[in-house]
Amino acid sequence: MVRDMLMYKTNVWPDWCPGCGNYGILTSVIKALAELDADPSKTVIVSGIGCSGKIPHFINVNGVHTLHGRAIPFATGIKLSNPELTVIVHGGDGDLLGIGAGHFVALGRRNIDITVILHDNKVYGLTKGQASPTLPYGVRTKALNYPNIHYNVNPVALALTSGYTFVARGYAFNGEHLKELIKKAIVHRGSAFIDVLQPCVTFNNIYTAEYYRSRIHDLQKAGWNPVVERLDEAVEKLQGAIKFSLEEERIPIGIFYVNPHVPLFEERLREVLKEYPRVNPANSPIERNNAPVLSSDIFEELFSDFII
Ligand SMILES: Cc1ncc(C[n+]2csc(CCOP(=O)(O)OP(=O)(O)O)c2C)c(N)n1
Ligand code: SF4
Ligand SMILES: [Mg+2]
Repeated sequence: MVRDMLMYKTNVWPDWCPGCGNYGILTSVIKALAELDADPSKTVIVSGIGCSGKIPHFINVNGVHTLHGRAIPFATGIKLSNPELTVIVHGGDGDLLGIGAGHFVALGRRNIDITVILHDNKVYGLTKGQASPTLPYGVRTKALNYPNIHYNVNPVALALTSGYTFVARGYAFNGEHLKELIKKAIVHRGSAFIDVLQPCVTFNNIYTAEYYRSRIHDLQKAGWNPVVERLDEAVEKLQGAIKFSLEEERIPIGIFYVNPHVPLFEERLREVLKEYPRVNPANSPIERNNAPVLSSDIFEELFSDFII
């Protein structure tokens, strides 16, 4: 409990709408970090733009609130330049699967040790409720003039087929379950993805807490073992996970797929760049005026007025 409290920023108060699913996600992330005993100085939360993008402001670890759709490239740079850091990306469905979809796929293909948490509210919350890429065809939420004419992206199926080696789905108001998923995703070595079903009480009058309450069911309680224990069962496990991801009437939550056998991008990079990551780029001197200097010293010189 005390560790949970230390993870909350004390000078900023979350300003999402009362009842928003983002509060559930925030609480679960904070509890997961506290229970993992995460070192705040070695943990970074990277977000894009959206209601979801505000989350780094409310957690007492390093945070970067970046550009719409660009949280994953920022996170990739952070992780590769300092592999010691635990890096977590938060983004909305527009952020990660609309403008940022290419980066989302690229992270799965690379299998970099980063956790991605999708705030899946099926609308563009921050910009007043337009249809997001996860809103199904034909659904008319309250801000739309007519039913959605686009077909939707299935985030779990996309993550599975992009190569993410840990893929799960949680529900914002099932806090204990979501916290456990987040802990497992962070501990997993490789690109991890959690699709979090997140009610937006202001703009999404269809995918509400009531809607989810009667439909979600737990894959692990139903007996699904998502872990690829032996390499030769990877395809079979992936096929099973994809099949579950296509279920719509009853919505599966839990872990769909875990494959610990795929080498990390960092390991494959080391095969061609022999010094990496023995030489941690963020802590290695670079040259300035023919003399070695640390990038952190340059950063301090440039931004000392802004560092608090
Ligand atoms: C490059 C760019 N394009 C568009 C916008 C406008 N914009 C801000 S947030 C947003 C969508 C937010 O929806 P989502 O990513 O689902 O996040 P949510 O607010 O639902 O958490 C858009 C289109 C922007 N800020 N930057
Ligand atoms: S608009 Fe929706 S997603 Fe944004 S804070 Fe309000 S309830 Fe949450
Ligand atoms: Mg959204």
